Amino acid sequence: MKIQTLAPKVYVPLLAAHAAVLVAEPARVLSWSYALVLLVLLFTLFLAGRRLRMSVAHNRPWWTMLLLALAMQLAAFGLLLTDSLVHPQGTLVQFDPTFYFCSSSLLLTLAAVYNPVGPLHRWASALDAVLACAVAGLFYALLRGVIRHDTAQASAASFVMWMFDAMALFVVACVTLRFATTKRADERRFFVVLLVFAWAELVFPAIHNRFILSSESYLPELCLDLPFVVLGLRLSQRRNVWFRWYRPSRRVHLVTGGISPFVLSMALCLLAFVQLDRNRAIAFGAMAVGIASYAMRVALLLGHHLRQEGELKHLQRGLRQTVIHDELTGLLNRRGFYRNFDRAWERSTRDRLPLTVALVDIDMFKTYNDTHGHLAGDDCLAKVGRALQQEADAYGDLTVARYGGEEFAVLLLGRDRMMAEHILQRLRLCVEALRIASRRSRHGVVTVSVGLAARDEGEPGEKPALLHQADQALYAAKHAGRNCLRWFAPSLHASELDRHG
Ligand SMILES: Nc1nc2c(ncn2[C@@H]2O[C@H](COP(=O)(O)OP(=O)(O)OP(=O)(O)O)[C@@H](O)[C@H]2O)c(=O)[nH]1
Repeated sequence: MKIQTLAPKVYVPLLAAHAAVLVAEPARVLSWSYALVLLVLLFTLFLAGRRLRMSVAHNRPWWTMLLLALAMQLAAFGLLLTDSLVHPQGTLVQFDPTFYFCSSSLLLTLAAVYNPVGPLHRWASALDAVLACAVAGLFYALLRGVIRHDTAQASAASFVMWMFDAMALFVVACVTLRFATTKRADERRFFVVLLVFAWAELVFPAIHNRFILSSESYLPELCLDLPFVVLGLRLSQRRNVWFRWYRPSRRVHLVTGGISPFVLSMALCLLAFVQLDRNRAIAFGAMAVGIASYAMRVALLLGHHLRQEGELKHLQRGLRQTVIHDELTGLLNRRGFYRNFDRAWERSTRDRLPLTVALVDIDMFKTYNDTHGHLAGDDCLAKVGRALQQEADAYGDLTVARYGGEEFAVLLLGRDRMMAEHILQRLRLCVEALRIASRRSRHGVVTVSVGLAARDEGEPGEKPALLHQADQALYAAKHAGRNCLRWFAPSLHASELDRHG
């Protein structure tokens, strides 16, 4: 039989039997009642064990914690059953289940704060686990103190019940916050289960506690079964059908992630405050732990965010470099050239400085590629680029860029025509001096031709026109036999400007 159909078939008769016992009120009705709760709990434990067996390795710690929490509740109800058998009039002093209920809450809280993914989460989990242990310890100390000394008083019974409700509320807050931040699908499957169980553990026992004090009937005892029934029904479903619509947004993730340490520390401080009258040392100790761990948690998060910001800035710098640089030569690419050209143009206008643009083109590069191969061509481009940059460095802040293909561009700001021509002649010669063998070149080595165009001080002009003029001058240099330098002049004859080759 499939487990989905088996679960209701087990729970319904058990609930019916429990209801019948509570209505009929036979002798030792509480013992019967606890025995039936134990049966319901045992079956739920079986279903949880099955889920643990089926879960993937990295989810096992969570399922194990849930299983252990159920085992603690089994022990607690076992004690209640024993107590009801030994003391039919009902006193909880001898067989006190408080320790097991507190341990169960602690395990559920630990499951909510446990996060092994990444060092930040591991450290945060460890801090939260310390807080969770302190909270559970304080709950236990408070409950134990009251149960041991004042059980006879009605106010004490009411205090105990409020404390149990507060404990369940604390677990619900932790589990709900964790569920709200959980993004990974397999984690969500577990936290839906935990969320449903935590809420059922808050609501049904709270109803039970309110009614059991005021009502004559035993029927509210039925509420003790319901959290386990709800959990069992959820565990028996194979697919995650509850809360499938919910996906945490980044904002929810950040907000809830920030609130959860606050909730833990706040709970600890509140409990310490309640404990103040009973034991000052414990109370102040707990407050100190609460505040210190909150501060540590904040410092941890801040450190993480600062580290991330640093990494992001580093990446941004790298990205900017990649966007404006040419990979092969390491020079600025055309985008980088235009950026510098815009800046240089603005400065030239503002400070009335001359601006010269030179286009440097490798001669007969197609032939070089065809003769020596494309890889050798790449190598040649890289060598020429490096040589141009090194030579240009000797003259200060010149811009040297790979303008495209086998063409380079040089920007000279604040240099007159004579100086510009001198520098470009040096650049042309430095390429020739590389002596990169080119079998089919007229000179036997790789050479470059240079076209120059200048904007004189205070001349209006336009940026594209200046580039176009440098291009025309380059054509003229090619036409003049290559490995030479030409200035743009309006008198350049149209036939001279036809592209070579
Ligand atoms: N190896 C290599 N070749 C490139 C690269 N970019 C462009 N080229 C080659 O450069 C050559 C340019 O050829 P052309 O425009 O005809 O000019 P050219 O052969 O240098 O002739 P002139 O400019 O007239 O001296 C083409 O064969 C392109 O394939 C590159 O990144 N690597």
